[in-house]
Amino acid sequence: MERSDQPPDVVIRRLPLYARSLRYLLEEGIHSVSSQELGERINVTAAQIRKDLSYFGEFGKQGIGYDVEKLLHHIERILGLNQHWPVVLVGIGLLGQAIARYEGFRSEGIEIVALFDSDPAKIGQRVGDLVIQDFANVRRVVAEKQVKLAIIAVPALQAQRVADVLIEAGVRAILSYAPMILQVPEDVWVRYIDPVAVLQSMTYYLAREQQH
Ligand SMILES: NC(=O)c1ccc[n+]([C@@H]2O[C@H](COP(=O)([O-])OP(=O)(O)OC[C@H]3O[C@@H](n4cnc5c(N)ncnc54)[C@H](O)[C@@H]3O)[C@@H](O)[C@H]2O)c1
Repeated sequence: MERSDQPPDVVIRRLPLYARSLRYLLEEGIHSVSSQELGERINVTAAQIRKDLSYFGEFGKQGIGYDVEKLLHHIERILGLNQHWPVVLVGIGLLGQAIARYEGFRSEGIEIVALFDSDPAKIGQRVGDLVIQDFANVRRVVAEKQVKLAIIAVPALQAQRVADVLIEAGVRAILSYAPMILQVPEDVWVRYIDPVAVLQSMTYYLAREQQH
């Protein structure tokens, strides 16, 4: 979904990469960075960085560069990372288990607060700090915890059904690992992680090399 009164989605997608680079810079003890240096770290030009950031105001001074901490703080606020974002995870199979155990979300303001599956053999099992709940309870939990974000890791043919229930419950943004394009209302965001399609987009180049 893209709205005319908002910065382009490609810009929004780059902001988390800027934030991550700035965090790494701070960890390295670097407190000032030029758009050139920042750009090199994330493979975009200095001009692109300046243009991206110009959507959100004035950052940095000509010739001095950006104050890393201040810019990070601004970007975190723009991305809403100064808030806590509870997430539900649906489908606790091979992939879901790994996602549920991944520690990397929490440090970024995102916390998986509930796990759901429809398999009676899995319901009640513990994964890390959480117990797998029956997907039939998802509406209540989403409402109680005011959850707006969900991760889907169910088989492709179950994904639309699961998404429909989540959206009805109040979820507004879905990250789906299921290789299936979801139909969602205008005001719901969906992003996909599809390693097979990504690999196939590279086999194109490898196959062409072999033909030469
Ligand atoms: N495993 C991987 O490496 C990998 C990589 C990329 C994408 N994916 C995709 O991620 C998804 C999950 O893969 P997986 O390997 O973990 O599969 P899996 O079969 O191990 O797990 C799927 C889980 O979803 C649950 N489930 C099925 N229907 C459901 C429903 N209606 N409501 C709630 N839970 C339901 C199942 O009980 C199961 O626990 C698939 O769509 C797969 O194509 C997997």
